[in-house]
Amino acid sequence: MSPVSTVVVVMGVSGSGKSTVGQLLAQRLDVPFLEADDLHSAANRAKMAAGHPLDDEDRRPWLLSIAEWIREATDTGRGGVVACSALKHEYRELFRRAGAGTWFLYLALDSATAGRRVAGRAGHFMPARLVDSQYAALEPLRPDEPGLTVDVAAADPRTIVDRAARAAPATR
Ligand SMILES: Nc1ncnc2c1ncn2[C@@H]1O[C@H](COP(=O)(O)OP(=O)(O)OP(=O)(O)O)[C@@H](O)[C@H]1O
Ligand SMILES: O=C(O)[C@H](O)[C@@H](O)[C@H](O)[C@H](O)CO
Repeated sequence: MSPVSTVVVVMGVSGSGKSTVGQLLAQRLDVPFLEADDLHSAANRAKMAAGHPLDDEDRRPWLLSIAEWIREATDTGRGGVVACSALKHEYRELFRRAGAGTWFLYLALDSATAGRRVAGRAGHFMPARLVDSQYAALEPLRPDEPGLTVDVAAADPRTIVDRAARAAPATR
């Protein structure tokens, strides 16, 4: 039997650095990168842009499309890195069912810093006033889930990627 390939899901609230870190990590591991924000429906984007947080029902089809990407990356053995908030345990369980080798990199950050980062970022649909709702939904990575938690408040992206690349299982 061939070994299970790994998909790394870079998770955390808006502003925690998922896109920044995820892209660098995918380059480092030389695997495809998925920006999960690109799979949001127009309706979901419009809802967030109007200042309303997504609920479980809004997220459901989006999570299923991400799970499909994880399934294919796993089944073909190519591996990958996904930048996705994956705020709740049940969302992460869906991903693990899609890919047995799914591994989480949780970028832990305080709300004040996340709020400052989102407010300071131009050209993105996510308004800073939604950051509190991200923390309301957040269920941090649990010790019984496979992965690594990194406190990213004072760590630069390259240092975070170094730590993740050392800790992650081989992707392919
Ligand atoms: N470790 C870091 N230290 C300082 N600034 C960072 C760090 N990581 C990301 N940033 C900056 O914070 C902002 C948010 O980063 P990024 O867009 O990667 O977060 P995100 O989690 O993908 O957010 P969203 O979910 O809203 O797309 C960007 O301006 C980015 O340059
Ligand atoms: O589950 C969610 O509430 C969403 O995925 C958000 O996290 C946004 O997509 C993202 O943070 C904005 O870029």
